[in-house]
Amino acid sequence: MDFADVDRDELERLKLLYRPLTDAVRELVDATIRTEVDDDVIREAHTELTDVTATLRDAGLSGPFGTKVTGDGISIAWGNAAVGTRNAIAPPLTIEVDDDGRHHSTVTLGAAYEGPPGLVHGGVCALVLDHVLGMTGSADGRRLTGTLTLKYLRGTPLGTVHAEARTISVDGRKATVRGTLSDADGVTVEAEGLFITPASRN
Ligand SMILES: CCCCCCCCCCCCCCCC(=O)SCCNC(=O)CCNC(=O)[C@H](O)C(C)(C)COP(=O)(O)OP(=O)(O)OC[C@H]1O[C@@H](n2cnc3c(N)ncnc32)[C@H](O)[C@@H]1OP(=O)(O)O
Repeated sequence: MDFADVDRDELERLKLLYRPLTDAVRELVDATIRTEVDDDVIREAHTELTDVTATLRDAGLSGPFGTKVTGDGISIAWGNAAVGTRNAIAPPLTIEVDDDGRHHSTVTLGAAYEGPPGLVHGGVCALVLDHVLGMTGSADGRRLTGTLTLKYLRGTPLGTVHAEARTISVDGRKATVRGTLSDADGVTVEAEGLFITPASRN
């Protein structure tokens, strides 16, 4: 598909088309982890899913989704691991921005994100914080993660978590951002990142 031909209405239509598919795959991942149905039902499901996957592969991109720009100049990254509309692995994060620049996101991390029993995988905590801090540090222009330091104060229980971040300082191409991941009882992970605009685009 040539996204240069996509206007706002068409973009909305496509989002409404793909979101339910992605949500269904997310549900499938959760069901695959937690199902206790009989062996023959597992085999039957496997066959049906293989058929569905083959159908979706009838036409497709030869590589990752990347970033596309629509005719209205909107950048979309539907394959992104944190926010991608078409990526069932993405939690997905929705990030809100306050007037004072604080970025924050509340998201539910279920069985698919488990590390230690009942707790969110440390790498998934890093994914969430990297993206929220990265967006914060990119508020005045695109920056990539140079260094991300995390302090895991205690395990983050699976369920609803809240991430938030603020830019501490900007020094030319470099932005220092701090943030936290929390559950209902308070902070579980502290994060600090240095986000850098590459000298050359990469
Ligand atoms: C209005 C507009 C809206 C825009 C809206 C955009 C929205 C967009 C949101 C994206 C939100 C995504 C959030 C997820 C973000 C990722 O997932 S990014 C993926 C993970 N990160 C990467 O792959 C980055 C890989 N590394 C690189 O690309 C490059 O090494 C870097 C980090 C960009 C640096 O590139 P460089 O330009 O070659 O840097 P260089 O000139 O050598 O050094 C510049 C300065 O930074 C320092 N530095 C260099 N590398 C590092 C490092 N790794 N650590 C610490 N310091 C470093 C240098 O010491 C130097 O310092 P000074 O001498 O100036 O004091």
